[in-house]
Amino acid sequence: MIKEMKSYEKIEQYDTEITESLADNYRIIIDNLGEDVTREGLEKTPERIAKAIQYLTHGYGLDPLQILKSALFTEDHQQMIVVKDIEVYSMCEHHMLPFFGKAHVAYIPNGKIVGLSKIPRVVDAYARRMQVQERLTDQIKNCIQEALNPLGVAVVIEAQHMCMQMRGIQKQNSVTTTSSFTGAFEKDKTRKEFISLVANKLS
Ligand SMILES: Nc1nc2c(ncn2[C@@H]2O[C@H](COP(=O)(O)OP(=O)(O)OP(=O)(O)O)[C@@H](O)[C@H]2O)c(=O)[nH]1
Ligand SMILES: [Zn+2]
Repeated sequence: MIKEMKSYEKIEQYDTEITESLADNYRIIIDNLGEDVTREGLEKTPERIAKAIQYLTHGYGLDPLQILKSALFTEDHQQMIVVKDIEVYSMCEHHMLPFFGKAHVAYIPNGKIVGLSKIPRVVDAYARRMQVQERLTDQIKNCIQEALNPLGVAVVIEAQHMCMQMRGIQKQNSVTTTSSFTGAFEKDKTRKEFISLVANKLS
């Protein structure tokens, strides 16, 4: 876990004890793989991986609800707000291999709007953990619903899973699409409007 993660700006502060413990474990893993962990190129690799893996899972130290609540503004606007093409980098919890792609998020406010940057921040806070794409999609939706109590929330994620590309079934071009909707987006017309707004990104 990364030290002092109360603020989501402090992702570079690594806990020394945890970094050393992770590095010790990676040294064993590299050795088990048949490599010489003392050779020049690998000497610092366990520490590098230890930091990288903490970065890739830094979402555990973030509070997504708080991220949204930190930038709520009162507004009458009641039209659909869409933030699309948000890069997603996550790791499948089954193989700890990356899955990555785009998230498209929309909501219809009900008295409160949120600072736009907070939406990708929430996507990141949930993505930077060990995940399945379905849960990631639901968590983003639920968080926005809880923080803003909007008329509706829509989340679509399209992603490629390295565990299906580099290994296993080895399907290089498969893309998985997941979606989750609340409120107004459960109505056909609203959902179609959202889909048409992000459609050029959906295959
Ligand atoms: N539903 C879902 N499945 C995922 C996700 N990421 C990885 N998986 C799947 O998790 C499953 C784990 O299945 P297992 O049969 O236990 O693992 P495995 O033997 O490595 O499976 P293969 O990948 O088919 O070789 C695989 O089918 C993966 O494709 C995800 O985000 N959502
Ligand atoms: Zn996997």
